[in-house]
Amino acid sequence: MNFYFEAAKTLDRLDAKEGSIKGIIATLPEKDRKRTAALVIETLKFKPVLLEVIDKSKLMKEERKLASKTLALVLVHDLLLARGIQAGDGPIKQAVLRHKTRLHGELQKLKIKRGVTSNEQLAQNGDERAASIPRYVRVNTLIGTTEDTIETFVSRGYTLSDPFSSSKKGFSKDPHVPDLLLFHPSTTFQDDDLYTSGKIILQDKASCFPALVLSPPASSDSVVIDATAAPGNKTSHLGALMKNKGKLFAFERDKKRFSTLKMMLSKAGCTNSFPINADFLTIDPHDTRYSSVTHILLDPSCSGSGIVNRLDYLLEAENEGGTDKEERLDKLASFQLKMIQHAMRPFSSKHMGFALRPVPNVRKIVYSTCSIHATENERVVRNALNSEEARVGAFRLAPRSEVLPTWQRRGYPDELDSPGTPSCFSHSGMKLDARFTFTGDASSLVRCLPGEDATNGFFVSCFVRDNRQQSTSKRKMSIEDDTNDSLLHKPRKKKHKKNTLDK
Ligand SMILES: C[S@@+](CC[C@H](N)C(=O)[O-])C[C@H]1O[C@@H](n2cnc3c(N)ncnc32)[C@H](O)[C@@H]1O
Repeated sequence: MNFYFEAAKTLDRLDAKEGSIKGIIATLPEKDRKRTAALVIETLKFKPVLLEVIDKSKLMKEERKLASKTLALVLVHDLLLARGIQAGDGPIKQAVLRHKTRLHGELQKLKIKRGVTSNEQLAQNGDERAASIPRYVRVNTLIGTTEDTIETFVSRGYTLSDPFSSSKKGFSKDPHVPDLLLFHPSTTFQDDDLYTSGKIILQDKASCFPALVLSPPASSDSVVIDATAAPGNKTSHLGALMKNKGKLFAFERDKKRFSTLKMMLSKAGCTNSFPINADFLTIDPHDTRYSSVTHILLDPSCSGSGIVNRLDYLLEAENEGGTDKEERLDKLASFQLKMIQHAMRPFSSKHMGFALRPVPNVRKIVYSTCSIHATENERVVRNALNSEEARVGAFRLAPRSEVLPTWQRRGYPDELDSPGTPSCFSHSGMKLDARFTFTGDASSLVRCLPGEDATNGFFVSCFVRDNRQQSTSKRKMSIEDDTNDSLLHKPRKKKHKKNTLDK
């Protein structure tokens, strides 16, 4: 019976929105994890049906021993839809069995009402768009080469063919992402030794874009931050692009996800990475450890609305609607904006009592989400471009030619330009002067649409420092007392006569 208690507890945690299905299942004790996961997922697939059957049969009213409805759900699932309740006789099992005939009867009535003949037809099915997403495999070049990996697959009976060939044994090279292979969507690699040894990484194509766009140099003086790293797929991709040279700081604020991050980076052989269990927003831009950071990857928590090939659709029936959803998106957007603003602050060292007015060393920031909502994408980018941090740091959007130029689906211009979203505030709360309001070109932005692009929904933007403006601000730069700097969290009096952006 313990196994049923564990499954019921897991369903309660999902109800309480403590995490995603995959995330919560990963925290279950290893013993029985697979079995519990299967029962939880199957119960969720049939949850609306099982709830209706339980209500109609009056099981909960007549059996007071069944204090928890989620426990009833998993037991009734096994009674009606599996091989029966797999537990020794006891009062709880007996309570359910007393209603066996009525429960079966209610299930039959429901099938007739819905015009279906098999139990399977009652299941909630996943998003159909998932079926058009190939199984993407990124070769981990920190451990092996793409050529060797292709040879291994060929020796196992796979054949290199056209992308999207319908053959289950066909595979191909991705035309946009180097070292990425595409297989038939039904292919699984969970137990494959290439996967368990870290030689291949199962990563959706779109999720490979951010590291590719950031492309930090593979040199010993490269210093890079992945601000929101767990589980670590993009971090190990960065490590691979850097050829394990230089330093790669990987921040993760969640303790459990941090453990996963460390495990994934070690499995991937990412030896230039330094995982840090901390909130990126608490990192002091003056901390000398980060003074020479030049590239930052920001892939913060988002609504995940672009992900169509995971199990969380099973929870959607209970998700919030209209206003709640908008409120949640607004909250996420304001957090995402804060993260970009923090990344734009100068990561440079200060010297005894005096500081050069800090100009960020950071040259490139990639911001990405797996959301399809403009609230978390173009509008966040627009607000970031209009922030005090972007103005002082002279950040602008990198042109299309530097951001996957051959990818056709770009950002939504109306959303990048549209007025009416919150006005621009600096991190210190000062409303910005309207003269600073400007936007970028939506063709600088990358979008991916599930069902259209053979990927999950995704968004990528890339901020770079404007060299022309950077040299202007360097000319103006003077030695100042460091208490006189707005970017050290103290609002300063506006004393500039003319802003460089006015030109
Ligand atoms: C979308 S996931 C990142 C996925 C990761 N980039 C990958 O590709 O494997 C966002 C992660 O950022 C973490 N996170 C959110 N806010 C953070 C913050 N302020 N500082 C550090 N980590 C944060 C979350 O706990 C979560 O693990």
